Amino acid sequence: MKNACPQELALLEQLKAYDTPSVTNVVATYPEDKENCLGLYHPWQGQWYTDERLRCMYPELGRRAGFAVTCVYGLPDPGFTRLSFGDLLRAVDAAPGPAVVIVKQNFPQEIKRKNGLLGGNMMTALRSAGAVGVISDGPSRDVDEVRALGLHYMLTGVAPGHGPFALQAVNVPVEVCSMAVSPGEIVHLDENGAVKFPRQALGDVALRLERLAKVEARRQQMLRETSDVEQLARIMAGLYD
Ligand SMILES: O=C([O-])CC(=O)C(=O)O
Ligand SMILES: [Mg+2]
Repeated sequence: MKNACPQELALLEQLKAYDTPSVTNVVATYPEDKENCLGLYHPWQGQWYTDERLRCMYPELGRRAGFAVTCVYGLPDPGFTRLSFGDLLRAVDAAPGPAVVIVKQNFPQEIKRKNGLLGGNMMTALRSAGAVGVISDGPSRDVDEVRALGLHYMLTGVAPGHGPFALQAVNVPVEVCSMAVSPGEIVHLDENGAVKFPRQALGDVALRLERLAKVEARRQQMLRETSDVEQLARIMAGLYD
């Protein structure tokens, strides 16, 4: 994968000025609005953002955006011992820019629920390799320890222990909490959840975010300035956009 150019890095920085729901708006939420929405996915069927199972452990961290590095963890298999955590670290290091690590937990459900998979050691190593956030469709642990690291920890919950597990795959397409991600896609995340879109769309997303933010700021200013419900209804219907 090609390293991010300075312009792409600047766009990723720019994206931090906007919340994740706004990013979903310009990516695909309103396909009929051709001016502000790119319509990249079918809004309900597209598997392009995370669902209510994903919880943000550190809402105070704000927004992050980066390139997806994916992996799959499961129960140890004596017939497949080739991969180790070092391979995930190498993949994070080889990412085109800041990495959002997507961790699929491929465990039987009863084990998955009590699998405190990631922890302070792993998260410290991932941060040093270049990660700005981790998203997993299962629990993890050491939330107190990881808090100080300043990277997003988005999980379905916490569990204090785990049994043996093994890395099954690195940089393969995965689905976590309804979001299907391929390595190298852009992932934007904050306390509302995460959304993905293709790297080539970075500029288009940034442009529309700026435009939509102006429209919404103006609309909310008008909504604050009147208590006339008919006027409120007209503003909400977009008559003054
Ligand atoms: O046992 C593990 O590998 C997970 C953990 O607690 C850590 O990374 O600190
Ligand atoms: Mg630990």
